[in-house]
Amino acid sequence: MAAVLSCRDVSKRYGRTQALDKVSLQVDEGEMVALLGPNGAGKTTLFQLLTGLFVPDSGSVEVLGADMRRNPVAALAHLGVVFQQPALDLNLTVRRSLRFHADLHGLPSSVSRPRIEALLQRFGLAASAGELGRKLSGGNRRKVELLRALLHEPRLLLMDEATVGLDPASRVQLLQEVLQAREERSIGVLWATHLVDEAQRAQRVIVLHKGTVRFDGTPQALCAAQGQETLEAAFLQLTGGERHAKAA
Ligand SMILES: Nc1ncnc2c1ncn2[C@@H]1O[C@H](COP(=O)(O)OP(=O)(O)OP(=O)(O)O)[C@@H](O)[C@H]1O
Repeated sequence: MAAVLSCRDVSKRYGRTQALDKVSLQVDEGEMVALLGPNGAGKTTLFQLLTGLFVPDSGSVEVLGADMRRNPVAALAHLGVVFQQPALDLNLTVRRSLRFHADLHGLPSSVSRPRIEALLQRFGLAASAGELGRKLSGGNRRKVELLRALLHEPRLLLMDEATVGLDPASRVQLLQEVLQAREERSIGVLWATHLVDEAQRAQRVIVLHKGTVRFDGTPQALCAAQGQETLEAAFLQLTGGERHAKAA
C-alpha cells in the first residue's frame, strides 16, 4: 500500500510546553486511522502541522511524497480537511458556498457543478442546497463541510475532532459518510478524536498522549497489549485513565 501521509519525527514546542515530541506516523491509501488522545495530547497541534498552517520545529510531513514545507501547493492539492472549529459561511447558500470552494480549487464549472450535485444527492443534502448555511442543523453543516473537503477529490482526508458538538445520531452519520468515501475512492483518512467509540471502526489506532505516540496498531492489538476487553478500557489504562477520555 502506498503511503498518502508520512510524518517523521515531528516536534513542536510552545514556550515551555513540548506539545509534540518526535511524532512519526503513516496513513496508507484506503486506510482509516483513528488518532486517539485525551484533551491536551497534541492532536490539534499535529493537525496544524499536517495541514501546513504551522511548520514543525523539526521533522517532516509529506502528502503523497510532496513535502509540506518545500512543496506546499502539491501537498495541499491532495488534502481535504475538516477542522474542529466550524468553518461554514452561514450567509451563503449551501450550493453557492460549495461552488465558491470549487472555484478556489480551480475546478472548471463543467467538472464542479455535476460533482457538487452528485455529492449533495449522496449526502442527502439536495433539498437543502438552496438554504443559507445558518438555516442548517449542526449535523448538516458538518456534512456540508465534509462534502466541501471532498470536492477536489483528495487522496487524504483529515478530520480534526469533527464530531464535537454533534448529537449521537449526527456523529454516527458523519462517520458513516467518511467510511463510505474511503471505501469508494480509497482515500486515506486520519480521524482525530477523544471519543473511543469513534475509533472502533478504524483499521488502525494511534494513541497520542502528552505529545508522544504511545501505541500504533489495530484496535484489537491495543486491547491485547493492555490486557483489556474493550478499547475504552485499554485506552484509559494507557493514558492514565483521564475521565474526559471516556466514550460519549
Ligand atoms: N498556541 C499555544 N500556545 C501555548 N500552548 C499551546 C498552544 N496550543 C496548544 N498548546 C499546548 O500544547 C499542548 C497540546 O495541545 P493541543 O491543543 O494540540 O491538544 P489536543 O489533543 O488537540 O487537545 P484538545 O482535545 O483539548 O483539543 C497542550 O498542553 C496545550 O496547552
